[in-house]
Amino acid sequence: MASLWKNSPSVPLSTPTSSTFQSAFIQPASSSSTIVVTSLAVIVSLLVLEQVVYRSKKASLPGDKWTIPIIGKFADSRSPTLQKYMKSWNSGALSAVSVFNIFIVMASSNEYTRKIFNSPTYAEPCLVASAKQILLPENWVFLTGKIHVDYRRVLNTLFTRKALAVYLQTMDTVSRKHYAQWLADAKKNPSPKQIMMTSRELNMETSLRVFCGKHIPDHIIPVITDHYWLITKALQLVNFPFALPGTNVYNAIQARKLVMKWLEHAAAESKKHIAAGGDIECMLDAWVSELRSQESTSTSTATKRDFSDHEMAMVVLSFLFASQDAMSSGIIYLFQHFADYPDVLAKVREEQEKVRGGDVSKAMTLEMLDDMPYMKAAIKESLRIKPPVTMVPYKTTRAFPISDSYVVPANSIVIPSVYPSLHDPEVYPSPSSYTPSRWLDPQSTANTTPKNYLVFGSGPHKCIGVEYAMMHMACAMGIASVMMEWEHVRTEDSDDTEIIAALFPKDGCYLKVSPRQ
Ligand code: HEM
Repeated sequence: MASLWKNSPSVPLSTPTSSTFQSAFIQPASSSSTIVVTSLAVIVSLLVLEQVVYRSKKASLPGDKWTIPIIGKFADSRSPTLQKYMKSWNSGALSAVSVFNIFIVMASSNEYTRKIFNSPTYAEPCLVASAKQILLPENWVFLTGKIHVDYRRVLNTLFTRKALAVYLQTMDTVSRKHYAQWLADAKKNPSPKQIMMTSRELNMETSLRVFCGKHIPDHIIPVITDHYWLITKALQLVNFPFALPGTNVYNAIQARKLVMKWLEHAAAESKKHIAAGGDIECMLDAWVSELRSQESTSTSTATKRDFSDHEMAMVVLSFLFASQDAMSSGIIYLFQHFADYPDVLAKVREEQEKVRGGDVSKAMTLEMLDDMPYMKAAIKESLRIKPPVTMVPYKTTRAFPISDSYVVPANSIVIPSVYPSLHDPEVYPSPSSYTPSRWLDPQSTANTTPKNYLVFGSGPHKCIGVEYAMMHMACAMGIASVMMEWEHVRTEDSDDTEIIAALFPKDGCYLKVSPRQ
């Protein structure tokens, strides 16, 4: 070692000592060390301030005493799992965490969860941080108060029974087409396949056809489906905060531009179609037709409201955004549950055969759906056990006195979590068991305690598509049950979950499908 030092390249051991040298080099060195010391002092003060602010906001709530400087729990939120969230839920009815200096309060109890959903004067939905960049800030989903209520009133007309009957025909056609493809693929290669992507494709084509009908060309459906996956990937609770090229949010914004172009095209085509006396074949047609009938009947200019192609496209985009991941999650878990509980699938089939009068090719109607109490119970229970949307981020618009002892500071994120309410053993005995029959007894605690069933949220922003969603799942699963047999090939991850905007089985759900005789 010593020889190494001896043989090292010659380094001047003595330094020049002339006064010229000192004034030229030593003085600036001392002023630069002052800058370094000052900068360090500022940084340390900011870091201390960060901790002080975090602790004062957190007050008595459970949660880490200190937050990791600057990024907080960013690393944890990059790969969210139910297990990680359960840790927070189990720590208390309210618990605190900080990510990139955003202060977040998680609510786990039914009382606080419902309080957040139903306190529009204190908190409003903010979806995920990236949502405004992706959905556009002027999108109706970001409205609040009376303007939001008025806008929703218009959109409610898109979910009337008459409109749902039109959508149901499309759902039936698209589901049959996709299952026929699943069966054809299985014939070529009978090995088990993940249905994560194939279910998403089924769901996306259904949504696009129901919303836009033939106003989107066939070859564009897979293009939008592929691009929409980029949007889904940017819907994590926490994302890298800047939309730099290559980030998820940047990719999602580019994808949205393409999707919006086609949705605006569809709105324009629908207006032409209805003006030419065409039939109502999709949601856009129903909407345009409703607007035209208001135009001719309403005398008050206040109730007349025109919607540009861009506004209509944004509404459809919001519906895709709100439905695609949640519906895919709902359908995938139904396939998994039906396969894992053959007695349930047997009862579903018995009911299907009854309502179809033995004719499996019979298209689904609303009257048939009304006659399927067991299917509804099976869907409700599947959504309860694996709620697609486990939590809905809200933002406090002012200090929110959520409990007697704690006030959530203004501009914090408050997250109502629906999972604990849906697994409350007082309301749902043996909460982890898949028991559709609990919904068939009107006196069961499940039925007498509706405040716990928060799958679709609660309050002014409660899901506008509840009926639509239930109808789509009943149609898709009804047809699957009469067209196909499927076997769930379990893996060690089948019961684990992964959150990709919504809740999914971690292994993507491997199924082996075959035609039903
Ligand atoms: C299984 C399927 C679905 C689930 C689990 C689900 C769940 C939810 C939840 C939890 C919320 C937030 C509610 C709140 O803040 O109180 C929501 C909002 C919403 N959902 Fe759904 N949803 C589903 C399907 C759909 C479908 C099919 C559509 C449209 C066709 C849709 C459209 C919306 C819209 C537009 C909102 C925002 C409403 C507003 O802010 O006024 N959802 N949904």
